Amino acid sequence: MAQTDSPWLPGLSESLLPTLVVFPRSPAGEQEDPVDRKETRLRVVVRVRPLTCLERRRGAQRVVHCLGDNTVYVSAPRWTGQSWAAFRLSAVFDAGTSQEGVFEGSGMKRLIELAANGFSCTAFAFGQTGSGKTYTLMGSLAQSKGQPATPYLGGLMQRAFVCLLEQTQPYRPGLILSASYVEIYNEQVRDLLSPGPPRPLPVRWSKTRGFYIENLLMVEFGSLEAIMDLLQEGTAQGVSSLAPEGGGAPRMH
Ligand SMILES: Nc1ncnc2c1ncn2[C@@H]1O[C@H](COP(=O)(O)OP(=O)(O)OP(=O)(O)O)[C@@H](O)[C@H]1O
Repeated sequence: MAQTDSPWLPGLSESLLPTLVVFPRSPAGEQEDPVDRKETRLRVVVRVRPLTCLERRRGAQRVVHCLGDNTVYVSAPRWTGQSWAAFRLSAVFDAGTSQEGVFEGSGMKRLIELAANGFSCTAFAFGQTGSGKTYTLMGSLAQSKGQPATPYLGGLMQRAFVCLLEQTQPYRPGLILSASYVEIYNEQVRDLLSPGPPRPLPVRWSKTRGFYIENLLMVEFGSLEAIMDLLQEGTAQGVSSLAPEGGGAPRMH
């Protein structure tokens, strides 16, 4: 929502990023999370990014405010007829929050802990083009292809890898870690780690596996360097990063 008005919130000139959704699910599919039964299975957090230089030059005004109470206040949304609207979330990060702050406060550590204990977990970023999904997930990686990422700018993915490797260290080499990297673009699923140009793969369903992507390459890794290389490699293969801006349409990573 950087340069155009939001189709949902006309006039909104500061970005909202509902970032993380956490779905811990037991391997058996039925059990509750044994670690903390009071914990909700779904966390939705918003990160508000700072106005860009271009937005400032254009005289854009802040319309999204964070007061530290896990609520975002949107001023003067014309569609409500009120002077502001409030939205309560699991966590809210204002424009000054660091990458580390988002990692610490979003529940990602807990998610990794659950994943290391065998739960199926998901984290995804959703938001309009330019709202900060890539920055939040990958930090400086996407902005400096071919160069090492600045550690303090590292996004949730890099931080999650570090955390996962630390947590699983005592169980290796017996425990094997593997990764896949796919892109869903124009309703096609593409494997970003398979050699050659990414080709569409079919999504199937079976009673035993549920939904899965057929012939998806899984690559084993044992170190931070190895998984970072895979991330870099896959990101370079992605076509969505080369696509023109989506005219303000919401996207997901
Ligand atoms: N929290 C932040 N602090 C500073 N700059 C940010 C922040 N979030 C995003 N930006 C900057 O805003 C711009 C847009 O961010 P980004 O590319 O991550 O958006 P996006 O949601 O991934 O967009 P798209 O859907 O088009 O890929 C980038 O220049 C990025 O560096």
